[in-house]
Formats: sequence, structure tokens, C-alpha cells
Amino acid sequence: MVDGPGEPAVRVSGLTFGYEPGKPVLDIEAVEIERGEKVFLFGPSGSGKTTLLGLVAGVLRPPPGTLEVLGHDLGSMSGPARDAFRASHIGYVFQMFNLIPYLDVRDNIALPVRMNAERRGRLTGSLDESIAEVADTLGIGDLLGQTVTRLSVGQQQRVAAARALLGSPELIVADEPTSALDADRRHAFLELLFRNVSDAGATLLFVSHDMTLADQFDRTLSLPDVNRAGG
Ligand SMILES: Nc1ncnc2c1ncn2[C@@H]1O[C@H](COP(=O)(O)OP(=O)(O)OP(=O)(O)O)[C@@H](O)[C@H]1O
Repeated sequence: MVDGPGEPAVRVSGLTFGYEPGKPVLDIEAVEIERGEKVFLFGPSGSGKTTLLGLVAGVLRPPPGTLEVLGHDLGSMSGPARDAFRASHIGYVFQMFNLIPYLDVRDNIALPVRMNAERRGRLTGSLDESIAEVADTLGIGDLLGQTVTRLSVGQQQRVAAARALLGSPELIVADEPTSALDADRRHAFLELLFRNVSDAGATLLFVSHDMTLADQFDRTLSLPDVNRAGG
């Protein structure tokens, strides 16, 4: 499969996935997300939103031929190949942020770029300059030397976003990254995220229960509850 700008960011076709045999939690006929789109993903609790993000990010393995990300069939890749693909091409912000408690803000943000030559190669300035730039735009530029455990939840969310954005991955997946913020901060965070995503020409797949955010996105995608839909 050729990775070119003509390929959609995400192409799902006939994807059924479950954690246990005979119990699918996801059943998606066809979905395409074009490059540069900002997509809001919603659905009832348990409908498989986090599972879909895990598949798109290559953490979980889809059946071969059912899920292409940036033109790559993730189901045909080994676990280590998916890990390498994710490190190079995908920035992700999970519900729990996954920040490393014994590293300061700067080193948390730097982590994926330190570990991946492709993302390092996309920096336009030095690592320090690039970290300062992304941290400034997210309003955490003065916190770079802080221990992450001393930060507020909202600040931690912005550190996780900075880490996801550094090194301009083509695809950003975000799972409830604004859940702990009040409405004003939520909209401000989204604006910053959008600006960074647009500047990088990236695609954004964003999960939230907060439907008031949906109209800021290019498009919404809803996941039905497969258990209920199946009767
Ligand atoms: N690791 C796992 N092992 C077994 N079942 C799981 C696992 N992770 C999720 N599930 C099940 O898969 C279904 C979908 O879960 P998922 O977390 O993807 O839904 P969700 O739409 O993100 O939910 P929420 O909105 O509550 O976060 C649920 O029934 C859940 O119990």
C-alpha cells in the first residue's frame, strides 16, 4: 500500500472488533476521514469509541483489510511495526494523559520525539526551541521545568496535547482530553488544539461526551451501541 497524500487519513471498511470471540463491541461498515479533517466522534458509553481510537492508533490489532491509516493496513502489521508506525505518525492524548510522573514538563513533551527519528526530523528548530514554541501556544511555556504531578489537571491535559503535537504527526487522536476542564477552558483548549493541528496540516479524531463541542469540528461521526442495535 502506498502512503501518499491522496490516501485518506483513516479508511474503515467492514471492521468488526471484539475483545472476546462472538462479542463484537464495534461493527463499522465504512468510514473515511480525509486528511486535514477535524472529526468529532461520539456515541453512548460502551459503544466502542475508545476501542476505535485504540485500533486507529495501532494499540489494538484490527482484522487485516478492515482499517487503513495513512494508507497502511494496520491489521497486516505486526505489533512492533504498529508501535513504530504510531511513534512516527500519530500523536495521541488519552483520558489519563499517560504523563511520566518523575519527568518534568519539558521531558514529558520531548519523549515521543526523542524516541522517534522521523518526528525529530520534522522539527523546524532545535528540540528546545520546538518545545518552547508548542508549550507557549498551549499556555504552559512557563511550566517547562515543573514536575508534572504538581500541575492542575487542566495543565496536565495541555502537556499531553503538547507532547502529541510535537514533531507534527499527521494524525492526532484524542480521547476525552477536555473532560476535566470547565466550559470556558474547554473551548480555549480546543481553539489551541485546532490552531496547532491546522498549522501542521494534521487530521484530528476527537472523542468527547460533550456535544456542545461538536459544532466546532468539520464533521461528527456517531457510533451506535452494537449490543443494543443488535437487539
Ligand atoms: N480491554 C478490554 N477487555 C474486554 N472488554 C473491553 C476492554 N476494553 C473495553 N471493553 C468493552 O468494550 C466495550 C466498548 O468499550 P469502550 O471503552 O471502547 O467504549 P466507549 O464508547 O469509549 O465508552 P465510554 O464512553 O464509557 O468511555 C465496552 O463494553 C467495554 O466493557
